[in-house]
Amino acid sequence: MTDVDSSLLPEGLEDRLPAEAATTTRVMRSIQDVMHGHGYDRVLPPMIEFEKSLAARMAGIQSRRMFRFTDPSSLRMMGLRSDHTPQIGRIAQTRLAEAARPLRLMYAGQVLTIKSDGLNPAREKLQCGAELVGADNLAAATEIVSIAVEALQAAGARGVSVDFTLPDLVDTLAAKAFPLEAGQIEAVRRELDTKDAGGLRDVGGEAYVPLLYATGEFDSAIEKLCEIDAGGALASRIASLRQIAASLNGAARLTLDPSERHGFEYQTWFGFTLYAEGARGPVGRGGTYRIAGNGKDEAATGFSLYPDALIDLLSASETPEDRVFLPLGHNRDEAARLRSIGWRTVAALSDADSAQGLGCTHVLGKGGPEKV
Ligand SMILES: N[C@@H](Cc1c[nH]c[nH+]1)C(=O)O
Repeated sequence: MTDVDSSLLPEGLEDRLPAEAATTTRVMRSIQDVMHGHGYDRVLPPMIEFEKSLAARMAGIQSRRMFRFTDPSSLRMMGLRSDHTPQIGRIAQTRLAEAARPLRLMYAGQVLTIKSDGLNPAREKLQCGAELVGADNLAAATEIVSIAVEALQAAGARGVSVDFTLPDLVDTLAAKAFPLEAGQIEAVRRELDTKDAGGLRDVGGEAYVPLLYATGEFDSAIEKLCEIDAGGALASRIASLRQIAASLNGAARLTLDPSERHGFEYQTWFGFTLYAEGARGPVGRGGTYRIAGNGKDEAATGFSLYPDALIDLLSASETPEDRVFLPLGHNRDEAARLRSIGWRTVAALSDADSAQGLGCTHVLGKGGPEKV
């Protein structure tokens, strides 16, 4: 009797088979090479840690999206990471508290959430990124956005676009320019999320309606944002967005959606979402944020790439690598020499093995690899 359950994977979890896994290795390496080249040092946090430390350091993190369980050994509540950024914040504030600032750290690994996100059914995702701890100013934001774009392009992404947002926009405007009562803020956010002008007016957010129209292609959207007279509350943000956009110098297509909050749980004045042509859904996100410490808050800026959709796209068109079949009794020194110059070899284990049977493109002959 076959046990069906033992060969099924739970919803939202999947294996990557050799062709896709090879693309994954290449993509992850290209991304990390770019971050490494810009001076970011890799750290390797554990998959699981105390739930409190995953959720406490940054405002707005929803631990209900995390896999949580009681540690049978310590009886304390643990969580599986759903994002590396809070772990990097913990490392920066504890073991690397004395390290010079700005501190440049990078990471690469898997993250897990209980529920999939929107249209993407995956619950486990690859995540790799960089965090610049100690700065959340224009210079930091410029560096982070441009490295994120460069890393995606190095991995093979084409037609990269960056969608800018201002995650704390409603709080900023509600403080003075367009005052809202505490109870109204959430309603205004919700109507902005659904982009419902009528709904916004109904909840007393008339002043916020023009934000719905300051979206789309960057140059025209930022002009519309400029026209909103918020008593200067937006001036420095607008100026910064313009400078970040100019610094990208045509490397990516730029759009603006100033009230977009989806996926921005803890980011502050600046946020961005990354897309690549042909890849389903966003391939990355980033922005400025604050890491809460013991009386010592720190500013930070970073990005996380989610390369799975890019891997799906690229692995479909990747050409398989050549491999040389090594017949029984082959010259082992010659095989070692071939590997040292980049060939892949597949050695016969018995007479039954053949080049065709093992999917080899070449056979090692007298004079070297011969095409099959
Ligand atoms: N970790 C965030 C993106 C980010 C990194 N640093 C700042 N923001 C995310 O995955 O959505």
